[in-house]
Amino acid sequence: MTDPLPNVHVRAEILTQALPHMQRYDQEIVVIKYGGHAMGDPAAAEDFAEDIVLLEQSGLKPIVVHGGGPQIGRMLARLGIESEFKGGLRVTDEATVEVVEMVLAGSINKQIVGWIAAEGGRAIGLCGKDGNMVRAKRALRTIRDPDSDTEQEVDLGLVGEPEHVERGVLDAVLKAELIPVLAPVAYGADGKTYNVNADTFAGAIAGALRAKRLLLLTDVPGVLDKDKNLIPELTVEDCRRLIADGTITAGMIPKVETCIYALEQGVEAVVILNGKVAHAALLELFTDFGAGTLIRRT
Ligand SMILES: Nc1ncnc2c1ncn2[C@@H]1O[C@H](COP(=O)(O)OP(=O)(O)O)[C@@H](O)[C@H]1O
Ligand SMILES: CC(=O)N[C@@H](CCC(=O)OP(=O)(O)O)C(=O)O
Repeated sequence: MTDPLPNVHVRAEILTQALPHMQRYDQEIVVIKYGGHAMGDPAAAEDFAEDIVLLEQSGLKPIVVHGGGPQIGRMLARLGIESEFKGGLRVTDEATVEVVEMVLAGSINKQIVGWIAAEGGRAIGLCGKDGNMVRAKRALRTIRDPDSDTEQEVDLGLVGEPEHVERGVLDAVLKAELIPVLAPVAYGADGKTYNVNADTFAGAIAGALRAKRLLLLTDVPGVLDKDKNLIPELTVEDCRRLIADGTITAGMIPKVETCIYALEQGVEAVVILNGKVAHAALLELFTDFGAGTLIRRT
């Protein structure tokens, strides 16, 4: 596996690089999705929070959407609740969604708000239910069965697909100069709580707000080919081919599908990159060291 980012760990050095580019994003919305795997590294988490505060102070409007798949998995295991994934999505029953909400909208959401506070920022933690921000419907998925080689419909239970984003609550938060930190839990018109994949949630937010950039921070350098080498750029068509031929699997599927959706909604550029690299978001937005996989329409 190759990671082309140079070993830049000195914050002053990054800031010197960044300063001339800061005007580029003045008042622009940038949605940054912070994955549960990337979050597992405490030093990188501190750098992440520092980046978010710096981005906000430089005049940009960051919106954080976080995941927490591994953390949910650990809590389910402690409670003796079994869990399985289909096509990168967690099959979610009533008992599971209770734990999902507790871990995502409870502990992880408040942890990130706390990290931002420790770096001198002011964040507000919300989930998709707050202010009726994200309404979801039951996600329908078909998955190819390798035995019969046919598409089969799968029941994922309380897995949600965003069907409406109410941007008013986010506009109010941004106007108050607070940094929104969002947990991917949504409400349904049926009164149920839905577990939304965090990438999908981030894409829905970025699309509804016509964000300038969507960054998906994960634990790999970007989309990798079959030999585990980084693919620096992909078109929507390339992505569909790599899913079909099995190069892109598991959690990378909802990630790439999110990128395609966000681009279709008018987001200018979408990047999948390694959130474990120190100051990954800052490097990507403000310097020429940006790495990862850039996905573009054509
Ligand atoms: N082609 C691919 N390139 C990179 N990662 C891939 C690919 N196919 C599958 N993956 C898997 O997707 C994972 C990232 O998705 P996920 O585990 O859901 O991360 P996150 O918690 O950041 O959302 C990688 O760690 C890797 O195991
Ligand atoms: C439906 C579905 O799969 N929801 C995810 C939500 C968390 C998530 O997406 O976290 P990461 O970004 O860390 O993977 C889950 O239950 O794990």
